[in-house]
Amino acid sequence: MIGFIGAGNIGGAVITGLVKNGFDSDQIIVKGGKSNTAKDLQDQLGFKMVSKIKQMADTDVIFIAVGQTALDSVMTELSSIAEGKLVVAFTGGATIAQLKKKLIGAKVAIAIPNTPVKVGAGFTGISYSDVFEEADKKKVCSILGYTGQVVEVPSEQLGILGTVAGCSPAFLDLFIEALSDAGVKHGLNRQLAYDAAIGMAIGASKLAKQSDLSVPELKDEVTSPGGSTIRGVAALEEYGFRNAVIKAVDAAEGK
Ligand SMILES: NC(=O)C1=CN([C@@H]2O[C@H](COP(=O)(O)OP(=O)(O)OC[C@H]3O[C@@H](n4cnc5c(N)ncnc54)[C@H](O)[C@@H]3O)[C@@H](O)[C@H]2O)C=CC1
Ligand SMILES: O=C(O)[C@@H]1CCC=N1
Repeated sequence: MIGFIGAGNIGGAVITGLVKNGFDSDQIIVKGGKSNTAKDLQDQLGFKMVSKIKQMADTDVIFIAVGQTALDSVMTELSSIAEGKLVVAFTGGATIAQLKKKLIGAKVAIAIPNTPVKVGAGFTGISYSDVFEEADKKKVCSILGYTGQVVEVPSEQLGILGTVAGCSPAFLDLFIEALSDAGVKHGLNRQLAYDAAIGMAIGASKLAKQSDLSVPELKDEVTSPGGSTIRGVAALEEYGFRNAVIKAVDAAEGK
């Protein structure tokens, strides 16, 4: 059995990705917060729910998907049943040292999934505490693997990886929205403008993933000499597109 404490945006996305991609919902126990979010998700996906963390004693892996402010009280409640379990926190800003100190006898890890986990196309960075053995890592990956890629990194790189993969769906959504606005400005209807922008983002990402060419080379393939694309690229440069993206990552990183 696996447990989730918190089923909000990211907890709910991971649970949805698991169940929609074949993980047995009977093997999932969820403890939600004060809102109806977890209950609403249960109506769709059919997992078991409990009202107290101590009712999750039967689980061997627990995912903590609450925000920073709820983390301390959740860890206090979890500490009584944590021994021998694998505990993976999604909480941004949590540290392995902080989890280890509270969850004595548990093997702790921190993971930063992104919202595409919901459709099995996620990218999750994960850092394990030193007591994690290969078999433990395999167990966690075999679960999160239902939701997409899982990549282990040293804990000092988890923050930036979480920003590049975890915050950026919002950045890409802004880009898609802006592209769609531009299409509408030039006469496309809204739905067609979104279909075109989203279809392009999926296709260009798939090509970047599968092609032997590098990302700049793929850009060069689109920019015909004297053509329209290079004029658009020059305008993006004029308005500081790359710098805006780098500054967005700096801001997310608190720098
Ligand atoms: N939203 C995202 O894309 C990602 C979020 N994160 C991190 O995950 C954490 C949660 O973020 P979101 O899901 O966006 O927030 P959220 O506010 O949507 O979800 C948090 C959930 O925790 C529940 N909760 C609060 N106290 C609880 C308790 N004592 N027991 C059980 N449930 C409780 C709340 O009712 C809420 O549904 C944050 O620390 C965030 O940094 C990490 C990766 C991606
Ligand atoms: O905005 C946040 O704090 C979280 C971390 C990664 C994505 N969302």
